[in-house]
Amino acid sequence: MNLLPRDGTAIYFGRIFNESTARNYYERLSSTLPWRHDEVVMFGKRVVTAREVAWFADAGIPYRYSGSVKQAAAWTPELAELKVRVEEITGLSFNSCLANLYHHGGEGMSWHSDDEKALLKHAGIASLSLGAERAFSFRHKRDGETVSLRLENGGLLVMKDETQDHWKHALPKSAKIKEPRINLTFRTMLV
Ligand SMILES: O=C(O)CCC(=O)C(=O)O
Ligand SMILES: [Fe+2]
Repeated sequence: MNLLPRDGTAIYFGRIFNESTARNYYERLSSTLPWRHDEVVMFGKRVVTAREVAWFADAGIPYRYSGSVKQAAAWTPELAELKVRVEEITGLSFNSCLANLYHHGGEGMSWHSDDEKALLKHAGIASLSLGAERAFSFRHKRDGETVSLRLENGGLLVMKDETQDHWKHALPKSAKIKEPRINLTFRTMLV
């Protein structure tokens, strides 16, 4: 069922893992991925984000993002396993993944579209959540209409078609949330 009323497709598959499996993946990813603080350019200034990230891609794909080329790491066993599971469930295929680690609810992601030139236009992006349950919102670029949902521990969301053209999305901050969360966004980069 499409969560968006028009101009795109967002499907929430609900939880694809039970509590203990999701927790186990969270633990393994948090201790094995090469996490580091991201650097973004905002108003011409370099800003180091509180959230930590790690990039993965098939061999030979350079990941350009926020004006710089980032070195992608090779898939770890857990990530490769999760990629296959997500591909089976969604019927999509991916060649890269951005992993985000939010240490608590004080960290989030502001309004943006995943419309980088290096991404295959209108391909699906699959977002798997592990750890703390968080709110997630879409906002229409023209009229500001908002659609919100909860991303559960083990929850899988897919955004596809013209979603990135017409909608922004955000992970709002929430001071009440003390637990960490890992989000994996599987993507298709142009090769
Ligand atoms: O953490 C999330 O659920 C959102 C991540 C996101 O939008 C992104 O990495 O582009
Ligand atoms: Fe995004």
